[in-house]
Amino acid sequence: MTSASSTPLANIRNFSIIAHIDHGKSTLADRLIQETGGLTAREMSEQLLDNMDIERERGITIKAQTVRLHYTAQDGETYQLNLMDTPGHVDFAYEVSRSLAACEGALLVVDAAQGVEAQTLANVYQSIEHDHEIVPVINKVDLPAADVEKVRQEIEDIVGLPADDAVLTSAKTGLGIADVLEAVVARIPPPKGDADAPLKAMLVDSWYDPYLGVVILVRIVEGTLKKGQQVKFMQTGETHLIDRVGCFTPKRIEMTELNVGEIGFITAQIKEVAQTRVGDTITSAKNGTAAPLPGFKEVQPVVFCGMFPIDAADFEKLRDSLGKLRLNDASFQWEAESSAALGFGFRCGFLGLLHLEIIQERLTREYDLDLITTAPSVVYKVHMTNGELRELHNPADMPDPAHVAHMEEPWIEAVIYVPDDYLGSILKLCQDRRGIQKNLTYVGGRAQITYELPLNEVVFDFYDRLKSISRGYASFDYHQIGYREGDLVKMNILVNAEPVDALSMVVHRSVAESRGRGLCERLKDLIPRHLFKIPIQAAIGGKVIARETISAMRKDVTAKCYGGDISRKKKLLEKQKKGKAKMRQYGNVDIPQEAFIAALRMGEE
Ligand SMILES: Nc1nc2c(ncn2[C@@H]2O[C@H](COP(=O)(O)OP(=O)(O)OP(=O)(O)O)[C@@H](O)[C@H]2O)c(=O)[nH]1
Repeated sequence: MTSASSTPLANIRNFSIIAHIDHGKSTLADRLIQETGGLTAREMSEQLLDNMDIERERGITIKAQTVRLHYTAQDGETYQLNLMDTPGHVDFAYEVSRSLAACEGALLVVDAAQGVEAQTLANVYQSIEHDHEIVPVINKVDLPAADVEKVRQEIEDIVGLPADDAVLTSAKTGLGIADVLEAVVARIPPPKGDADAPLKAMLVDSWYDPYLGVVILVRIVEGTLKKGQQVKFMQTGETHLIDRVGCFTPKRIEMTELNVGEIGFITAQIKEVAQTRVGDTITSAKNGTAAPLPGFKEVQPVVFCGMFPIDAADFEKLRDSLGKLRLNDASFQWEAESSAALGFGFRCGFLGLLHLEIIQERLTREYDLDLITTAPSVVYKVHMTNGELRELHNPADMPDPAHVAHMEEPWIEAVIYVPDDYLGSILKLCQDRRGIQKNLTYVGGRAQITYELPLNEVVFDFYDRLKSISRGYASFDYHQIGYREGDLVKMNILVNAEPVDALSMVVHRSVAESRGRGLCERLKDLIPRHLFKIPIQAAIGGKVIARETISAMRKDVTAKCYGGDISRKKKLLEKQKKGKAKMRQYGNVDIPQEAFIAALRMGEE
């Protein structure tokens, strides 16, 4: 099937789907694939676009997947539709922006019973920024609670898009699916581009495939990309020989070339995803273009933490697992690290907290590793009194304060959309996190707030707090705005007078005491009682700023089984032993694995 490559520009449509979680994005995408004959009903039994367990469980899509559909419209013409799935979380904002840059339009799917939800707005605005033509789709009209007119009004008032000609669908029953396809063809503009210009293709995404090596998703902006062609990646400067060209329908179809305006994949015997940069421009090795596409950004990890195996024997396994994960995720970095108390492990860098949690969960779940993850930290700039400038990725490496002239921390600008009812609590949350309010406006019944915030106040649990305060209605988007000087200090946590390096952190002096107190209180609940009294202290240098005490207790799990049968007793002891394995000893105190991360969740302040 190579005919696809002959589609004229006017018959190509590139689009994505914007939807709030659960409004039916995946179901609709599946229907579009089914309707256009990409797959049989049986092959459809699994939802296709979200293909990782963790993604599905969390309801988020991390890696963009694109499918090509062939649709013969009512005008008798056959169209090539490229449907692009986009990741839906702030940690992956740059990837989203590149996916959007590869499209000319979007379907905005709104649940007919739920109406417009705040989180959708940020995505719609991004799409509008890319000059997209947006087609509103009101889905789930089969539900008894569906109120199409109300939702239509919301789309006009809140989103600000005309909704008279919104397409009404039930992705569940199949109602209106043909109308969606007609609307895509009629309302979303075809791509533009010069077929005769030198090749200019945008690297939209890449992933590792065990059979094909690294697979790269590209959008051809100008020219043609052919199998067998020698190409150059302009950011890395590397040249590669293209050995496969094709698209997904969602089955993998190989072709001989990708033409201007098209989205498809290429392979070029590339071994590691790290050799590819999202947003890079691919051109021909000879007589290529001189000007790369605008908008390229080097993705840098912003959150760092240590990961240590609970069982020291797992170190090599952890190294292997990290290596495997990195094959497919170049935005995540790691290097070996050792800690006095935790032994050998790795210092890892992530795009954000969600990214960290995903990697941590995959290591635990897919690679069966028990890990201790240390407090996440941002990168600080430390100006030494001797004029030297150091980058601090790990609070444990904090130099002696006597030699520090001053420190700088990264700041972000955050835009939050929130319904009026929750505005007060969200403002308080931002104030508590040292935020500086920049702007507050109203769009429909919702407030749009712009805040400048120190990143280190956001990395722990800001997003979780925001969601729980607003019952999921607040949405949050951010970008970094550079470094600013701050009065920062290293806070140590001592358990039974032993410093627990995994819990030491850099904090602003003004919040150190309340953070220290909160942490000690939570640790008190998280660390089981021992046979002796355990003091828990937070200290800056030699000065203790908070203290809690765990009282002594004798715990004998077999006490209940007196006279009982011996095998049951053995079983309990066995169980207790296993529980121990998940503890970490500090001096003579056992700290359970969960305590490390749980203690850092700040909770109510
Ligand atoms: N009644 C009804 N249910 C629908 C319709 N479309 C989707 N659903 C159901 O709504 C739920 C969410 O649909 P999904 O397609 O998974 O939603 P999504 O937006 O992809 O959600 P995420 O993948 O979590 O972002 C599923 O249980 C679907 O079966 C519809 O038209 N009518």
